[in-house]
Amino acid sequence: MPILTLENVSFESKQQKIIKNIDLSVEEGAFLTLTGPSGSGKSTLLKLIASLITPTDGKILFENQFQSSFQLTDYRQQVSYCFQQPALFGATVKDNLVFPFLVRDEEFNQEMVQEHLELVDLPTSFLDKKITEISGGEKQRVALIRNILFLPKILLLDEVTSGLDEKSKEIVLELIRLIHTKGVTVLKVTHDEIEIQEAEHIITIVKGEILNGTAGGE
Ligand SMILES: Nc1ncnc2c1ncn2[C@@H]1O[C@H](COP(=O)(O)OP(=O)(O)OP(=O)(O)O)[C@@H](O)[C@H]1O
Repeated sequence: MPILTLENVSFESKQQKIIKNIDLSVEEGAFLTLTGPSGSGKSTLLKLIASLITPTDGKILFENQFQSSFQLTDYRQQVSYCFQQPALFGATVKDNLVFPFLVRDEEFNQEMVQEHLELVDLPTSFLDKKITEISGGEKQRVALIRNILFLPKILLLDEVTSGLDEKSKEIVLELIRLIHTKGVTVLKVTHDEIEIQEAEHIITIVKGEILNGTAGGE
């Protein structure tokens, strides 16, 4: 059974059809790399899957149930979207990493957070850093941890490595690989030549349509 199915999904805004009748079936555990020209609709497609926007036509099914039948907070815990330019909130890094516990009514687990900070090569002292005082690469690493402290079933990555320095990029990519080995289904949008070369399954989006229609997964 696919973990995610799109049936004839379209998205129109201001009379412009941005996503055009997309059919897509994604198997659990797949790692799909989405690419295509700028403005072709890749972010819009991820946002539809993330339920940040709603299709103007067609259906999205997650684990064989209509997306619209889920409570948004439940859905977002299972289908997690990472922004290209992540917004950190509050005053400190800790404020951001407390959040995943808060929404789950769980107590903050310092040890668990420490382990995750280590994974992205950040010291524990980073928890007290002001969010205004960290670099773009560090911000993306913190945002990614916020998304995966509790593993989602699907991780949607919207150009998360673009604009990052080489070190941050490698750390972020390594974490994504690790998350995938834990069984998380990954859909990643990228323009990065090397990431595209190394990708197992590529989906090319052009003008709101899937070009190489054999999307799916392993
Ligand atoms: N909510 C919206 N309302 C109107 N137009 C939109 C909206 N969202 C996106 N668009 C337009 O839809 C098209 C697709 O945008 P989208 O961001 O999905 O492309 P993309 O493939 O992710 O581009 P890039 O690679 O540059 O990030 C663009 O022409 C964009 O201006």
